[in-house]
Amino acid sequence: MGSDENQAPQAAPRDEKDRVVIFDTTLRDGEQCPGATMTFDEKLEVAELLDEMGVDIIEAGFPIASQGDFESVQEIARRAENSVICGLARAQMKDIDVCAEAIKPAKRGRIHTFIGTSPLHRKYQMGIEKAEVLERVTASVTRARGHTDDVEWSAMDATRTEADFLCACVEAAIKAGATTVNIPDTVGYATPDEFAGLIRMLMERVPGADEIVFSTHCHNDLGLAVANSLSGVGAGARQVECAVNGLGERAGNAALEEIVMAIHTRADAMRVWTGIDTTMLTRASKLVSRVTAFPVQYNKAIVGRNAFAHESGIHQDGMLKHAGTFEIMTPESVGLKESSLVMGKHSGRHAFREKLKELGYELGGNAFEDAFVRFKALADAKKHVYDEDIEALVDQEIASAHDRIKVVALTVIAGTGGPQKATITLDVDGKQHTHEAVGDGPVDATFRAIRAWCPEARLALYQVSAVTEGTDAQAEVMVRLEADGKIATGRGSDTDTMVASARAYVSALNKLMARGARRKPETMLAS
Ligand SMILES: CC(=O)SCCNC(=O)CCNC(=O)[C@H](O)C(C)(C)COP(=O)(O)OP(=O)(O)OC[C@H]1O[C@@H](n2cnc3c(N)ncnc32)[C@H](O)[C@@H]1OP(=O)(O)O
Ligand SMILES: CC(C)C(=O)C(=O)O
Ligand SMILES: [Mg+2]
Repeated sequence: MGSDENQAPQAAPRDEKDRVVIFDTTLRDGEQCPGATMTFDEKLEVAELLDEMGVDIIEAGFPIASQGDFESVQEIARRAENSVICGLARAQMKDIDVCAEAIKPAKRGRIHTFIGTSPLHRKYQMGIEKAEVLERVTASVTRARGHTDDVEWSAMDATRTEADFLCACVEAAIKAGATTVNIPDTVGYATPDEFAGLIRMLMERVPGADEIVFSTHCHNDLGLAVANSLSGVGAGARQVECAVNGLGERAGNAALEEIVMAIHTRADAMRVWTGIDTTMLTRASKLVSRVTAFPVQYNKAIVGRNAFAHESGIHQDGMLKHAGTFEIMTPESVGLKESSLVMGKHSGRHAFREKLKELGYELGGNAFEDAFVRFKALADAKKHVYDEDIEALVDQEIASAHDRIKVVALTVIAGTGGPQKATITLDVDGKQHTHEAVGDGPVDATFRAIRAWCPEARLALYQVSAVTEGTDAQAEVMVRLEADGKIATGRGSDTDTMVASARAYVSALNKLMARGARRKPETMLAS
């Protein structure tokens, strides 16, 4: 398990026998999940990207399903530059012939035909006995081979099929000319050890097994799709069927990006490789998410927005010192520009200082500590701390560094009951003073409480805006005061609009005093 000190993958062995063929079924099984339907143009866009990305086989659709499916498979077949274009067909002659017609324009086309082999599927879905299943396997593969020499056969519900019967079906498919045999875990029932055992058993027992490629097609009902697929690869399967973002029936298929990056990142352990350009994975994920309108889970491996984001101080500190401390892949390797250090309640001083630097601030000793304390308080009160929040906070820190009056505490009683009342404690040159006032609304009450000992300033402007989004956004308040012919504008920010208002008012007062427009604070006290 020991890993190198950086995230660079071990040099992968590039022997053809160790190549894992990536079969993408986003446009077929992926589209089968409720709500994921894609338009003709969207399918072409996805297929183009998969083709460019190095996907070996694109399962473009199920041509018998509809005229639309037929046409999109045909157009994808026409346009594909590199990938083999595959269509799905039941064990029915018409399905196979229509599929053959759809993939005809492809440089390289594949027919993928399947039939249910398990007792449940034989009895309830098709109402046929084992012998008839075997006959249909032979007939369908033979028919498909009449159209192309690239034929894949799948045993639907293979993992719940009797071992002997599954061997007989696989043997019949190989004898009829199947070049790839797919072993689907159609209902996501297998465990990794079981699945590996199944592949191994088929490879050992079925005559001709060494002539064909075994494939996995694992569903994610128990969250094991990727683990089962990789277990299959460990046992000798050399094709993995998967879908971008893990799209697919019910809980989905194995996620393409996870399969590819597991193989890429742990080439040292798995000793296999794929031909995928991993730097296109993020683009593919975003595209599929956009066209299906299926959001990607934030903490989804590889392509989730948190996959390369760090909020906690210890991790951020590690990342700043060496990215290998908390990342096993580089963001660039999946097509992201960089990792992100997200500022939040778990962040520490190292990351905060780095963020300030990035925003163009250089705060020394106490100012830095004060800003950090205020940042932590803000992060405790607020879900997302944006750069603008930090800027507002630091600007205020800098602006108030030499202030003689500071807001220490504020309590406001507001609501429909009235009258609104504010109690404010101010620190004036190191001495604390508390005043209380009622007003026409909470802001008026707050300003009156402040004015209780400095009545001359005239309020020329009061303006509130939100620094960022959400109900927990910081309010930024601007207050303009006029006294003795001088004008000063103060700003205050806080998640509490009243506190921001008091800070803005006091900030304007401080500026007026600094300009000599006011008497000294101690002489201003009303009592
Ligand atoms: C595990 C999988 O992902 S399998 C693929 C699932 N994908 C889809 O079904 C999407 C596209 N499907 C469709 O558009 C339609 O189901 C069609 C066009 C294929 C068939 O439509 P219909 O003829 O109206 O049949 P319907 O879907 O209601 O029932 C399926 C029929 O296919 C049969 N069938 C199912 N799988 C197979 C198979 N592999 N080989 C042969 N017959 C099969 C069923 O037994 C049933 O036959 P019956 O009508 O004799 O009872
Ligand atoms: C058609 C087959 C391969 C399938 O999608 C499944 O069994 O899940
Ligand atoms: Mg499936």
